[in-house]
Amino acid sequence: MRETYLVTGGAGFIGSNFVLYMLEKYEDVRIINVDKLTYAGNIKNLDSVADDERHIFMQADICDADVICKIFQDYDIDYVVNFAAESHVDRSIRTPEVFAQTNVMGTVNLLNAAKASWGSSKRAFENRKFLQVSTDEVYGSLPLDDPECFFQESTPLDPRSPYSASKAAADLFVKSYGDTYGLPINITRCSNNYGPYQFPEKLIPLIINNAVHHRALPVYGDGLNVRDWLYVEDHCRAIDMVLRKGKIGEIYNIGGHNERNNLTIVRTIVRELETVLQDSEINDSLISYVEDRKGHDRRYGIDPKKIKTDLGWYPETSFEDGIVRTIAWYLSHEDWLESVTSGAYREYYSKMYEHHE
Ligand SMILES: Cc1cn([C@H]2C[C@H](O)[C@@H](COP(=O)(O)OP(=O)(O)O[C@H]3O[C@H](C)C(=O)[C@H](O)[C@H]3O)O2)c(=O)[nH]c1=O
Repeated sequence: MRETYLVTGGAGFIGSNFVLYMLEKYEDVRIINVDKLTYAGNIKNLDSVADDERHIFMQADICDADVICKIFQDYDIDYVVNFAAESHVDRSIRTPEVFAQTNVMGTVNLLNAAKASWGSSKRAFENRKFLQVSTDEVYGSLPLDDPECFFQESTPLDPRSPYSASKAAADLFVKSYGDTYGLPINITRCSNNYGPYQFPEKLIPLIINNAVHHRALPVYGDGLNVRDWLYVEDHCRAIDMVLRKGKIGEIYNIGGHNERNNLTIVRTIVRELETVLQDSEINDSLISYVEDRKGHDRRYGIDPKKIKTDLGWYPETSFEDGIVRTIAWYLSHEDWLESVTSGAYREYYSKMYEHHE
């Protein structure tokens, strides 16, 4: 029987990759894709499935209770996969309330709709699942001097930015709906994703975009902060596995032991672009050390043992391959990059970096 997914934030970076992945992998699925189309969501990401009758796109806010309830009335939803979120840490430092609204209240609204609709149906919670897509940032920050220390699912939550606080709060609401109402839930916590369709406010696409235009490459602080990089398709595969095989109520960390500091990332991109484009103006002299992010988490590192052992997931794309593929994608999608970096983007970034360029 055809499975119906409510995917929220499915025009954003990870969400759109997930929608494309699922439609490619499974013949017999139907995806109701709800996205508010904020600055970071882009309907162009879904061009290749625009005529696919298995994909139904709706522009809506997950905070809109009427719209979300109507979707549950109109479709017999089997799975909710909640990607919709404000996700940029720097923006959360400027406007925390936007993050509380979408990430916390939006999630609570979805939980209420799922609880009410599923709870009043004949099949109730059977063969249904609410999957909350979360982040390793809820665990806080690891020290640089203990590289063998990793986040595990049991690591206490210690969010340190308004963004991670909003995601941790949402996670706790999801958990509470499992504990209190018996809602079948999973929470996944991923490390830093990269790949096609990522909005160029995040480190990797921002550096690619700036470098091809010979603009300064802003590195926060000393550039030695460490992130654990995960190719987005590996993340999508992990979510699919958790939906199918994840034990109800469990949390799964998704990361690939792929840690790099920010300077290494920037230099790797510079080398690759310099080679591919044969452009000597793209070099390390573009690197510009800028004021550090407030409360900048020093290191994220995930122990992916649980999802590997219990579900058999492992990342298939090495960072070396993934970054080359990602750079090639951005170079061959100049129109996409141009369309998302015009207008409001230019205004936001010229303000942010005006004293550095
Ligand atoms: C944009 C930018 C970033 N950085 C530094 C700051 C971080 O240490 C690192 C990555 O920053 P970015 O903003 O791309 O990502 P994180 O702050 O690590 O958070 C990301 O990964 C987690 C898992 C999520 O859950 C977030 O949603 C996602 O945005 O590069 C710079 O040095 N310069 C820059 O211009």
